[in-house]
Amino acid sequence: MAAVLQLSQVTKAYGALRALDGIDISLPDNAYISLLGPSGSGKTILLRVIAGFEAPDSGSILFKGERVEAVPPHRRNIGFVFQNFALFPHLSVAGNIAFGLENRELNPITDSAVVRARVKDIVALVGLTGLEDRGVAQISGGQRQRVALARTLITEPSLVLLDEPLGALDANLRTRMRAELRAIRERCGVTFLHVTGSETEALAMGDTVLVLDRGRIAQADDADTVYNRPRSAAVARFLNCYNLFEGQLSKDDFISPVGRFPLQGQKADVRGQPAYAIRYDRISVRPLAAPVTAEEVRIEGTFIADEYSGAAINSFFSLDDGRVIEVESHLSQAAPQTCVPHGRYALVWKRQNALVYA
Ligand SMILES: Nc1ncnc2c1ncn2[C@@H]1O[C@H](COP(=O)(O)OP(=O)(O)OP(=O)(O)O)[C@@H](O)[C@H]1O
Repeated sequence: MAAVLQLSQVTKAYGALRALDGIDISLPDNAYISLLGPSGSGKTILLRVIAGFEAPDSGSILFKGERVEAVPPHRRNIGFVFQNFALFPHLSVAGNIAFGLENRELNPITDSAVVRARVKDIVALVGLTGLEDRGVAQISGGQRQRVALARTLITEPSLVLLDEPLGALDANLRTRMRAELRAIRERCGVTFLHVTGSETEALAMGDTVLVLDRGRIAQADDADTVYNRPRSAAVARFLNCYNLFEGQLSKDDFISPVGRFPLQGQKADVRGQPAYAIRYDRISVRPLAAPVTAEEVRIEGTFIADEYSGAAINSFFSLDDGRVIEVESHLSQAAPQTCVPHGRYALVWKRQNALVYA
């Protein structure tokens, strides 16, 4: 697949802080890419460097095969959708959308009939037909989000950068707009690079998920691989669905502060602090006396609380060293064990489901 954007060894420092520390990425044409990272990992700086609002200290940026480090933002043909939408409050929906086309640096369009026709098409594409003449204060948050997107898409960019585009919306609308954004992108065939601090959003939306950790790309894979095979303990931690234990590796076991976890072929070269990860939904809760098989790992915990989230229940248990571990039971699979407060339970998982890092 052709790459629309390629970054090689891009760095950006502020004093001693290496905000971008040797970024290598290649974004395919016609794809939805999520960029996930914790606060301060460099997501916004990376978008700003790609858009041209900040210059990198070193490294190269190729956009459609051409070096663009010296090209100013308005000549890059890269769209940018800001979290707060940055709409013009005195203009209508159509006026905001037309603005991008009439005022773009490359080939501005001044023929009002052409502008009207293009606005009509793009309004239909983002699902705003009928609202063209409304003021942007008279539409909902989700509709404002679409206006911001339409204003960018009408300029026919080859890449659209979206900085936390759903961050200003309430939780229900955010979930609905995920599907909308994906559908709009598919209709226009442009690559979207969507920055988010939410792992669920990144995994739900991206064909590819880039994970940023302290200015470096920690993983670049499809969502399924990131979710099932995070490449490092740091990535597993950001995903917010793995329990992590630090400890030591012996030949056949991971020695954690709460006991030995027998391994099943997992090997890791010991270079750093070893870590053991088990996904929340890979753990089952059983009565203390329930039997375990040779393939299973068992620890004990004291039940603290449950949290219902529609399709699943997340249960929290404290272990003997004081840490809390989380268990997720999907309600579609089986009725979960009902736990009594302060009760002791066995927490069991299959050896093969654990991931080991070092
Ligand atoms: N102009 C600046 N001067 C100095 N340091 C900066 C500047 N801009 C950003 N930084 C630092 O660079 C690092 C990366 O910032 P960035 O805004 O890209 O993080 P982020 O991943 O977008 O975080 P968040 O999710 O909180 O928005 C942070 O430590 C930030 O404090």
